[in-house]
Amino acid sequence: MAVAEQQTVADAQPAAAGTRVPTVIVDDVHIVYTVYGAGTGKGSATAALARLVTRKSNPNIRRVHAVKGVTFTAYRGEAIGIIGSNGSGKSTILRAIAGLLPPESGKIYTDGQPSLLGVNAALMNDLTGSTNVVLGGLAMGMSQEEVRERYQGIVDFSGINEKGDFISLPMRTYSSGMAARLRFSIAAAKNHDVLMIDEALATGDRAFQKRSEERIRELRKEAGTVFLVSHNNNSIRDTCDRVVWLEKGELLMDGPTDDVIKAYESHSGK
Ligand SMILES: Nc1ncnc2c1ncn2[C@@H]1O[C@H](COP(=O)(O)OP(=O)(O)OP(=O)(O)O)[C@@H](O)[C@H]1O
Repeated sequence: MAVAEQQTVADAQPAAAGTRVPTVIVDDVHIVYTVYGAGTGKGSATAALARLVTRKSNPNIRRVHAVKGVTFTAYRGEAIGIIGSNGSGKSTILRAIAGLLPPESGKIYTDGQPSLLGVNAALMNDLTGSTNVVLGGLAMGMSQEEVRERYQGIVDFSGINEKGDFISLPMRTYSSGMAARLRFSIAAAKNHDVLMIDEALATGDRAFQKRSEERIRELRKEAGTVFLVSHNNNSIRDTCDRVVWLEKGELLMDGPTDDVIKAYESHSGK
């Protein structure tokens, strides 16, 4: 794979006074996964030697071209939904913007450190929810003082303690929805330059979804940019003003939420 092309937006576009401020520029990005052990052939030494002699590639290595030439620019204050059918490359593009996957070709410029919800706040299953709140906060760059101040707010937001004192139990005792809610609450406690949320809203119950949608709106007001990957078109409608539609790794449409979702729904027969 090529070396990561993660650069700052200022490298690409110097900000002019009074213009919209770009936070993420994705420029003709291709992302390829290399999958080892994909074939059924045996990996014997003679087979490897035969491949060297005949110059054939290893049949056990497959390449998956997950994102194909995607280009868009996100601006400060925008909430952008990313939609598309299963396997269309939505999570892959977010992971690349977060700097976790190097593009095969093309460039990604970002303003500040983008945070991918659920990855940046990787929580430890054997530790209590409470310890995870503290460690997660520190890991996101909060001071001990800030963590102390925001601790109760994070626990209340997550709703983990609504049915008893679960925050003092190890996270492995949580349902997947509870764990996702805690991850979201920790990540959302900080103001992010660029916050990326992958399906987080689909996990919580209705009350939690409402709270998270409210928090996403606040984060936008605080001048960040929010990306939301979701299969729930209502969540996207409630939260985003712009939508990028990916299909088979390609960008099919990029525009106002209503226009893109309407086209997507008639395409997928919903
Ligand atoms: N770690 C991986 N190794 C190899 N291929 C992968 C890997 N992760 C994803 N892919 C492939 O890349 C393509 C895009 O996957 P991705 O997870 O980005 O899609 P998605 O749009 O987020 O899908 P979904 O809506 O199902 O979550 C798919 O073909 C998938 O099989």
